[in-house]
Amino acid sequence: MEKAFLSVEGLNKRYVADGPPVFDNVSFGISKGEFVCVIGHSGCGKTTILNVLAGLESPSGGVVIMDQREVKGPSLDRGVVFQSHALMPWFSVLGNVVFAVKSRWPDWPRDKAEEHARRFIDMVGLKGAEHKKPAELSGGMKQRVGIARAFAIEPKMLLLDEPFGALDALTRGVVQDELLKICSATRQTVFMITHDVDEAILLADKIFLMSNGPRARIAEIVVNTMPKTRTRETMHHDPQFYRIRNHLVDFLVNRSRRIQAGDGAEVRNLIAATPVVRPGLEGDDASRPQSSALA
Ligand SMILES: Nc1ncnc2c1ncn2[C@@H]1O[C@H](COP(=O)(O)OP(=O)(O)OP(=O)(O)O)[C@@H](O)[C@H]1O
Repeated sequence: MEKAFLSVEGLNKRYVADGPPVFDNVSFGISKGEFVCVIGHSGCGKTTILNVLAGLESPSGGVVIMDQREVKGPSLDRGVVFQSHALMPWFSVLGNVVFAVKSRWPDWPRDKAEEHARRFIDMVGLKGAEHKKPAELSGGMKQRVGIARAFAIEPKMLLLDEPFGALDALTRGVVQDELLKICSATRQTVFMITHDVDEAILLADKIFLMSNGPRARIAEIVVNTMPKTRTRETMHHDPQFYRIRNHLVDFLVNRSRRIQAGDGAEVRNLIAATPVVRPGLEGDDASRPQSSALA
């Protein structure tokens, strides 16, 4: 049996001692080089799960194993990008990225760290802006610095919490394209939270759908069956795009609530294992659960 690169088993989190857990029984696996997006309604615990994966928060139960080691605290093995970019305002673009590079490789001389940082600044299309301070940058540029910084430490896993949430549609598209390019060039493993179903279909290999909280769970794993060569401009010409999109929207509008309310067979299946579905294709059948560790 193939072991997942990141393996999450039986995770739950309770913020109030005698209250219900925000999420419960969350188990999944992510292979090396896989891009996973998580979608679910506000409050189901997506950010909490991401923080647990980052080692910034402890679960109330369950374990996270990455590359055969249990995640017990923050590490430079995992790069995190939040919705607010959290740049150091007194440093330039270059200074912000170099700071991260020096934390990762403290023995590197300054010129080696700068050269390395510049490579990632170029990659996100910020060549020429190296000496600007965050206050002189647009929102999209700041977010790109955050992405360059996360990539520059060459993490084993990238954790993205709605990184484009605050960007206008045009800038969001440009930065999504940059991210897609870098991820396929570096075969980066990514766990990303988004509220945008089109963004998930563009970027993800698999989309995890979370039911509503409390006691939220990963209700379904949707395999993205669109061709790898999809682009933002052309993907909506493919009928498969709408099959996947309708499936995701139907989940958010109808099924996420039903599952939370504890609707019969659907919930029983979930407890056994997370269903893996390929919307619109033969074998699209949420009643055929597969082991999430293999998903
Ligand atoms: N530090 C905390 N203390 C107490 N409750 C918390 C804390 N952090 C989160 N919660 C609660 O846990 C639940 C899940 O929060 P979380 O931010 O993980 O959800 P989310 O799915 O990421 O939501 P959104 O999509 O709105 O960002 C919410 O009800 C929230 O109020």
